[in-house]
Amino acid sequence: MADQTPMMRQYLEIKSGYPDAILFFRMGDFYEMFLDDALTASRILDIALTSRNKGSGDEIPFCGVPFHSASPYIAKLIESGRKVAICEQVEDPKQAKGIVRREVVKVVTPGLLIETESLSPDENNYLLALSQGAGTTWGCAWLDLSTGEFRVTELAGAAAAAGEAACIAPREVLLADTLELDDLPADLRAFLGERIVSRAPGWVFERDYATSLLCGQFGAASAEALGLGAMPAGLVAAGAALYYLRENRKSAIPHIRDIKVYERTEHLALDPATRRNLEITATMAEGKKAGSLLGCLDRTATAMGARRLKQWLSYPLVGLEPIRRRLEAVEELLEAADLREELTAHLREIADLERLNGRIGMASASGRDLRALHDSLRRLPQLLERLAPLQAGLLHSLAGTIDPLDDIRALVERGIVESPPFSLREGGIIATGHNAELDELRAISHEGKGFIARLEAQEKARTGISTLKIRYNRVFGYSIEVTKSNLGSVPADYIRRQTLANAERFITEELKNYEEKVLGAEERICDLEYALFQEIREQVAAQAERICRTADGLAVLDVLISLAIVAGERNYCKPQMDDTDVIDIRDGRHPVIEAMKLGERFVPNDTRLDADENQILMITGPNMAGKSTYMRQVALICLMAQAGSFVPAAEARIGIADRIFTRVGAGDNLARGQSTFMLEMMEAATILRNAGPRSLIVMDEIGRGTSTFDGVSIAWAVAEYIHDTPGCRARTLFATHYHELTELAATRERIKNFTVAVREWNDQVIFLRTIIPGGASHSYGIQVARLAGMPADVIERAKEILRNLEHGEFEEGAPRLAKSKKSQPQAPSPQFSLFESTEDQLRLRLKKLSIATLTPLEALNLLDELKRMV
Ligand SMILES: Nc1ncnc2c1ncn2[C@@H]1O[C@H](COP(=O)(O)OP(=O)(O)OP(=O)(O)O)[C@@H](O)[C@H]1O
Repeated sequence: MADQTPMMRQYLEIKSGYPDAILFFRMGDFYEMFLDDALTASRILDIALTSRNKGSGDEIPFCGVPFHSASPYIAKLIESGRKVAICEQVEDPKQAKGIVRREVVKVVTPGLLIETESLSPDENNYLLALSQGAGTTWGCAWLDLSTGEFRVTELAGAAAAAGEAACIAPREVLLADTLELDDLPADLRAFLGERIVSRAPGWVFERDYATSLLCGQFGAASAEALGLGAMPAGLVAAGAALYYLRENRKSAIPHIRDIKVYERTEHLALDPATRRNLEITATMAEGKKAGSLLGCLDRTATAMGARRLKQWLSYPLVGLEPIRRRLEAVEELLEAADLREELTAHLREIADLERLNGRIGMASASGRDLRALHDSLRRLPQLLERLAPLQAGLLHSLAGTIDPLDDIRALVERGIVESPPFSLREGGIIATGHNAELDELRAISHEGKGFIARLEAQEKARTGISTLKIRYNRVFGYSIEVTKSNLGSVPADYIRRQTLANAERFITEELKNYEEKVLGAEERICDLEYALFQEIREQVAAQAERICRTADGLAVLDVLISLAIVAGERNYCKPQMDDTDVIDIRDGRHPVIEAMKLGERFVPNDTRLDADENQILMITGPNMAGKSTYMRQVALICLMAQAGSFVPAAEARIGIADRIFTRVGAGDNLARGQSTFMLEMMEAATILRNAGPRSLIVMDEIGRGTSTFDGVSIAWAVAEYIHDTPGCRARTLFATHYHELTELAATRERIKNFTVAVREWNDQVIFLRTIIPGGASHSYGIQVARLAGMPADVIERAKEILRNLEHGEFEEGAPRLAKSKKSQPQAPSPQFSLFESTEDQLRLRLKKLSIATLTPLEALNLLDELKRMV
């Protein structure tokens, strides 16, 4: 490009430091974008694209946005996944020799936002830094700049790291530039493929660098002091996140006060498929909160509470005591309805203190923000008073966490006017009485205004010019304006200042004196107010930690109240939690479906799962009967209980689960290039590899994505494996349309058959929705097809074929199930023999046996199994 004006040279030099951001180049009252940035931004922002040096053959495309209304444009670019580097003029153009100096003062990136326009109140906005440690360890550090939350953990294996990352749902992911995406394990690649990925230099991910950065930020002496001594990969991930934050936002971050180190085992483990399948925080189809468990339970009054509830449901607990503490608090709030309402009324008036704290800390809070903080804090004394009599341990400790912050409230009350303007540079923010010098200047300025009116009247009288006016103009200052026709009456002491089309402007000695005094005062007022405001904001920022703790306490209180409200309205019960392997639910309901069934009754059902007799519930039953709903409801009840919520049941006893696994439906993932069946098998394999005796498994129609024989065989073997493998002996709900699987209950002592009751009436099927012991005899698939509006001819023909199949009679050209495996008539596949006589089964079992590899214990178990088979 030939345009090498000094300005363009400066632009290109600055731009070269920010190749992956759109550079907002400040020129006077505009931010200008050039070249490729201009092409991209004009398209995304839908603004006019023009060019410098038009028609010269050396055109430079450019576009611009006014600096005072740049925020929505920045937000739109961020929304589209771009970064925006803000480059300001860093010296006064009047003082500049040559071209004015410019510098990038911050880079706004999707993962590092404090700008309200780009944030959703109910959602955290995370930057996630991932680092590869020794072996297959991954460090995982995540940060919400807007609230100051900063967490770190380490995970064994890429699948676990991808699972955790998916749960965090970051807006932006940071990786070392030395990591090639193509070299990463498939799980991580799949996760990263859908994210905005940014890079930091490899040296940032070094232990020493990370240690010094983190210790500096948190005033700690060593990695050990931060709790990161044994988490080297976590340490460097956290260091990288902090590096990226400093590089881009380039501002102090006093509101990020500490880093919370956590272990994955502290929470109920939910793999990404399970989170999706159970629709915990978003629906599967649309990814929306409405219709999810979160949507159904969220009655919070503040944004802080809404975000916290999402965290509680995303990270349910496994510790008995902390769960009980939450449940006791919900119970007490449920019983104290009036008090709960009063507390809610206060909470509703409380602003998002976490994010206010962030903006205050990063010096981007306005006078209105400080006043919003003040108005919120005013609620706290009364709220604490209402909280005081409550007994539950958690509520009691909240009363200690929530600091009324009287000093901060008083500081803002004294310092900031009640409704300050949005701008910080034009005065009118600082309250009278806060600063003596300011009050004096204001008096001068105020007096001055009266003076102008008096002077105008005096001059009109003296000159006899009734149309004479005293005007103010930014460039020329004050003047006396006299129209051309009256120029003859102008006194000799008037000094000409400016000539207009039909008037002249004059100044007098008196007016000049006044101007010096007043204009000086006004300018000084604006500067002084800005300085005083910054002083107040800094004083508040110095208390970031206290504000943060208070916000934390309020968020928890809000969530507990929300849970109590829902529990009361929907008639939930307090689950009895223990460390046993028993899940015993009486009259359980599906929380979301029940809430959506307006007017229609949701049929409650019991569940008993344990390790001794009811380890696997084999659920058969017609299509549409409610099998999936039933199984999900059990999983959701356990999850809710472990998050600290009451549950939709008449009574529930929940032996805490360490993991919940679900394999449900045909969750399409064709976009990722995996076949439905392949995905189904991968999910099932993950479950079998990872489930343990404390886990809960939901298997819905495993094996249905392939041929009937393959499907039955797989389902059968999976059920056997879960039953027989001591390490994997998880409590399991197993729904299937393969009625053959009910035979397993005869040979496996901890498998119990259940079915969903239906009534047949006039060739129609009526769903009773009640789970009863026993197996189903058929699926009523054809009846359901009729309900779905399938043409009558098809239904009739299907019935005919079904009858034939059932009676083993075939007509020419119609399907013959058993003969589909014609190619191996001599050697019936094991799938056949499963349903033959016990002797055949015994023979097959023995035939498969490899005695050489059996341990004595396995041999004994096998003998026991064989005995039970006969
Ligand atoms: N206990 C219940 N009370 C009232 N309605 C219910 C109940 N359980 C399920 N339903 C309703 O029945 C419908 C079918 O339920 P679900 O999908 O669980 O059936 P299914 O047995 O898994 O079917 P399929 O085998 O065809 O997948 C759901 O839309 C749900 O609204």
